[in-house]
Amino acid sequence: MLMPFANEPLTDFTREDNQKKMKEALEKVKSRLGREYPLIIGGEQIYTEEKIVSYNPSCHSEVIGRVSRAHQALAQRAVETAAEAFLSWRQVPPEARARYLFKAAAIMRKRKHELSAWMVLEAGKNWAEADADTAEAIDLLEFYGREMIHLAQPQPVTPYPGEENTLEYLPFGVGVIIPPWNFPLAILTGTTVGPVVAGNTVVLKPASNTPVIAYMFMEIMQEAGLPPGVINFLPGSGGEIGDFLVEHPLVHFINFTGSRDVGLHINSLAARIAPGQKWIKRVVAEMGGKNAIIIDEECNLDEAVAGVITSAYGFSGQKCSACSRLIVVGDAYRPVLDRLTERVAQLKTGPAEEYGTDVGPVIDDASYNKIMGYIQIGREEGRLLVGGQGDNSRGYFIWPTVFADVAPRARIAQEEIFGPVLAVIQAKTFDEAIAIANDTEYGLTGGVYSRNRAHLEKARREFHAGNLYFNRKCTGALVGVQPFGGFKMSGTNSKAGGREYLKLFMQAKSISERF
Ligand SMILES: NC(=O)c1ccc[n+]([C@@H]2O[C@H](COP(=O)([O-])OP(=O)(O)OC[C@H]3O[C@@H](n4cnc5c(N)ncnc54)[C@H](O)[C@@H]3O)[C@@H](O)[C@H]2O)c1
Ligand SMILES: N[C@@H](CCC=O)C(=O)O
Repeated sequence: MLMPFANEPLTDFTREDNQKKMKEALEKVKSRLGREYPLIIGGEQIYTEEKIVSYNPSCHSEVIGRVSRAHQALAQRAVETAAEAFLSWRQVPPEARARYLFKAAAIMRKRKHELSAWMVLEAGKNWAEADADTAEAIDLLEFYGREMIHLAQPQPVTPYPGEENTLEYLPFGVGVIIPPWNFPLAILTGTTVGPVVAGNTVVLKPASNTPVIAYMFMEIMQEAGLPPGVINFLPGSGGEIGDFLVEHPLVHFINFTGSRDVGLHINSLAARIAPGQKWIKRVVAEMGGKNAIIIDEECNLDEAVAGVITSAYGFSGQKCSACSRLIVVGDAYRPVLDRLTERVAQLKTGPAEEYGTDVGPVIDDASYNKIMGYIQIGREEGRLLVGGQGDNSRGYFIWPTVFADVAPRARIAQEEIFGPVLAVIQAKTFDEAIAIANDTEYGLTGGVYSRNRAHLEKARREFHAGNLYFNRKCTGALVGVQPFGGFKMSGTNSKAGGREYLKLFMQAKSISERF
């Protein structure tokens, strides 16, 4: 009998045996850097002339791998192959589909530190962040496998005299999966295997900064025995093959996670009906955030500041869930600024592979320049308390930065920076703090530190965010525990890791027979 779902435990790196295992995994991965990887269509490995070269953001001269880059003819072949594979994959019983996921989870568990080591080197995640990414990928395999088994059971309908009535969930067909680089294993795994276990076949276009860890995922799904053509691995440029895939008439749905601009572009392309297209495409698009934590006057300020720091600077602020606005109520403002200044200055910025690094690099040159540009804007819009420096001579390092006295409508308080930059805003009252928190186009995560019951209840009702957290950090949603997805321009609220997720990739059929 299948065990009930339980979240994968995180690794305790304060233990020396675990440190040793992680160091060994890093050495093993380092001995494999610079290799070439194919794209995979219908189980066939295809090497192309053109490559996507992936670099270590902690040391940008180090090549992680060279991955074959698809062009439009290969994209066409991938879609046709997925359409062909759908004819047999949809006939595979849901329980059997789920077993591929359980097997893949078991393989990931065995390769846990190695997978995390790839992300330390390719994405610049520190050990704990990489470990959490691997654990979440395992969780998503285990969770969606069980959810599919659950959805395959007879669904409740009201009994009607003289008739048998049933409702069953059927897959759509071919989907395109477009994940981001910032959770290069967890989000890639979840957005792919959710639709797949629901009976769809997919073309997976990984993010160009992290194609090697994406290839490791493909390797694991193949080792788990997934039939050829169910997942087709197609690295390539978003502009060149992304648009082509989204517009393709055989594609039934797009499962995208990434920035607001690309998400809205995909949404508008997918809304146009291509010649020969026989359905309305479904777009699931999870996008950016400009998340706020409110620190109320009545609360433990030390705990609050610690939670804000973890939320703002974990993975260098490169999480859609990251806290990028801190709103402090009334007299708490000065003591919060003092604590922030002292503690943020103590964070260790450096290469992700060094044990003890708090803040690793940002992902690439373009991100580095964009974030440094926002820091420049911040110098005009606020008062720099800590940080503000960057160094891209070896890797893309930006020191954790705090701006105080920022106006709620300032650019650094409205636009997603996606880096280690926090804007601190003062509010006179708790009501004003809630109004400021809601005053952005995003609505992904939010947080409140308060001991005031009436304030917490007000925030429950009025703080408009898909994932709201009280007296804890606003990052690190756990699969099954805090289904993840936002409001407004943060996306379609698909709730990854939640019980509704798989239904987004299925259509319900009601069958009625009168006897
Ligand atoms: N809401 C969430 O759950 C969530 C989770 C993680 C990241 N994000 C957001 O993702 C962003 C960071 O990720 P990113 O930099 O990879 O985002 P991005 O939008 O630049 O890229 C996301 C993916 O889209 C692809 N792409 C780019 N142009 C495309 C096109 N024209 N057609 C099809 N695909 C295209 C990219 O290659 C990549 O695979 C941030 O805004 C962050 O908030 C959101
Ligand atoms: N689900 C992750 C964020 C994913 C976006 O980057 C969290 O809850 O921190």
